[in-house]
Amino acid sequence: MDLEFLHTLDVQILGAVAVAVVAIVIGAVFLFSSKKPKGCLDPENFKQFKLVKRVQLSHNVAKFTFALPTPTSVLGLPIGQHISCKGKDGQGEEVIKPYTPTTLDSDVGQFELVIKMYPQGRMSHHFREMQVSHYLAVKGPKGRFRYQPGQVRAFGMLAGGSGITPMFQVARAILENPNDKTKVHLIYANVTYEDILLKEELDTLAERYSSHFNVYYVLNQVSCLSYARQFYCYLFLLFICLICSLYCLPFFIIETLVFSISWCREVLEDCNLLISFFYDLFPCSATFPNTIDSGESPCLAWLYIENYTSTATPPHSTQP
Ligand SMILES: Cc1cc2nc3c(=O)[nH]c(=O)nc-3n(C[C@H](O)[C@H](O)[C@H](O)COP(=O)(O)OP(=O)(O)OC[C@H]3O[C@@H](n4cnc5c(N)ncnc54)[C@H](O)[C@@H]3O)c2cc1C
Repeated sequence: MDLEFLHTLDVQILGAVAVAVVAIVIGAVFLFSSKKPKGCLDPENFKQFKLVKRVQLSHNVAKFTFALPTPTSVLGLPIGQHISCKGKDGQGEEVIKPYTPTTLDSDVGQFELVIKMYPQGRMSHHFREMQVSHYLAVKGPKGRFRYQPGQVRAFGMLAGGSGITPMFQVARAILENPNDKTKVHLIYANVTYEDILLKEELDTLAERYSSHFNVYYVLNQVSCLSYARQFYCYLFLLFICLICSLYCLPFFIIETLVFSISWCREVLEDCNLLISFFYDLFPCSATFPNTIDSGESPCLAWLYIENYTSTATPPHSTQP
């Protein structure tokens, strides 16, 4: 009787242990799968990250890709914050400058920096010298601003030159989050067309998320090359119209004009130069409702506006 009792007790204990083990395993698996991966940054100490790719985007801008410790590691930078990078200037003196990665934590295993390098810039010297397999010392996260989804109804962003990187980071985080309905209107100013950073990436976002994102490029200098392209496109336009008139096809002139303009639009990269041409002829922002007057003389302050959505609200009437 006693033996039978002990046997029953054993079975009960074993059953309880088995249930406990299964519960622990399930709990651990749940905890592991729901836990956010730990970031690779240290706010107090500089950590070294290996440069694995360097792509020259223009004469003074390059994209640097750094590897994280493992292919599944994340940088762990909150949206809206930046990192401090340490390097050596031309005189060999230590220099520390802030930079904003253009990648998010959804880009695992690596992070990217888009850097504009100035001829006399101290940290620019360090980046100019950096080659694949070199290491960069990075500390962070830094900054007081931290974006929370749904924090505001709409963002009005104003950026110039390399100041686009923090805006790009926040805009990307908003747009790539399907639960975030925040609208983003970005005015991005540069000196020349060639200075525009991340243009392809911004254009892709504007096309993909046209109901939530508008980008307006503002330039104040047109290069000779742009003028030449503009000139030849208008010669072509004139030629088409002339042919139509010669063949007494007034009915088709408008159609041809429309076709030529749309053809020119492609050639002139999304109509930038076309708008600026008209703007030059009729220097009045009222002619083009989606243009913004930079406040300078129309002859000197060239205005380039790209508007990707026909229904877009002009940025000055956007309510933040
Ligand atoms: C939050 C934040 C994020 C940023 N993110 C990015 C980013 O992602 N990408 C990026 O490219 N930049 C970014 N920047 C800018 C970056 O931090 C540096 O300011 C930039 O790279 C220039 O640093 P530098 O040391 O090379 O130039 P500096 O040595 O500071 O010089 C800057 C310019 O001033 C000129 N200059 C310097 N001293 C003098 C002088 N005595 N007289 C006349 N001219 C002088 C230089 O010729 C150069 O053109 C960011 C800045 C901030 C605040």
